[in-house]
Amino acid sequence: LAGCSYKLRHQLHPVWQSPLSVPGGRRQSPINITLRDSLHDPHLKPLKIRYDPNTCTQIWNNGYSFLVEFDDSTDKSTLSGGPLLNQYRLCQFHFHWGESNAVGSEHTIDGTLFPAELHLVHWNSSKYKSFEEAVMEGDGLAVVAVFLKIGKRHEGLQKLVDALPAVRHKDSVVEFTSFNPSCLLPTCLDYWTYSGSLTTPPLTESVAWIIKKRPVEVSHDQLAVFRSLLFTSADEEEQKSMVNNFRLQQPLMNRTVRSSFS
Ligand SMILES: CN(C)c1nnc([C@H](N)S(N)(=O)=O)s1
Ligand SMILES: [Zn+2]
Repeated sequence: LAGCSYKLRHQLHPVWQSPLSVPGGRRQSPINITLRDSLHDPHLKPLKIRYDPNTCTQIWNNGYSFLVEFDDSTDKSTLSGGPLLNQYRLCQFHFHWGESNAVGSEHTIDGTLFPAELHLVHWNSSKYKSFEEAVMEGDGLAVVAVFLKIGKRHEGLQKLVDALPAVRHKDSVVEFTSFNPSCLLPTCLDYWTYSGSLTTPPLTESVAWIIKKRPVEVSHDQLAVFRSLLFTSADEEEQKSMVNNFRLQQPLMNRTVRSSFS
């Protein structure tokens, strides 16, 4: 299993679903991004994203979302540039979504919610030897977030949607290969960035968040398949629909959100 989720698999537990606050947390996520308070930083570089579809290995339902995992034993799928000083290795991506199209995203833009949000999770392979080591460091992780909005069918997403029935229950895993998540990125290069945290336990303050300005379109029916997943495993009596798997927003505190665009 890709390191990035194996160890933490056993740390995730339902109590996070309460508005768990991290005592003394000063850079928690998610947040509302206000355009008027974000600052254009002309020194921000373009993001450099290079993903190798051959590193894609499997999809699993961890009882909170579904994760598409990547072989992160080499620097074949990487993120660098933007606000980052180092190279980061892709280890998994997942989504957050709502019970309806009115809610779902973790971040918001001037209070605007989106029906879902994609997170591509990377760890700093220039400085650390594994995800587990990096997740404890202030510069350990970089997560690229992309908002999803309802519109035309997303052809690249369909291969993923077709695989979801096989991981309907918590802890189910299926092989999933030859998928390039670059197809899920908007063409617009603009982004916001701020220093934050994981939005699920261990909630560590180790994430450089990079939020793409433009959403990508998916169809209503494609998103409906996300909602057919279950929080619960096959042997549990009550089957709970996997929806609203987003964290409550956190105070900005003493942070500035920078934009790559004016
Ligand atoms: C173990 N990994 C990679 C993660 N643990 N929590 C994650 C959160 N879902 S998020 N939203 O990426 O901070 S990602
Ligand atoms: Zn996430």
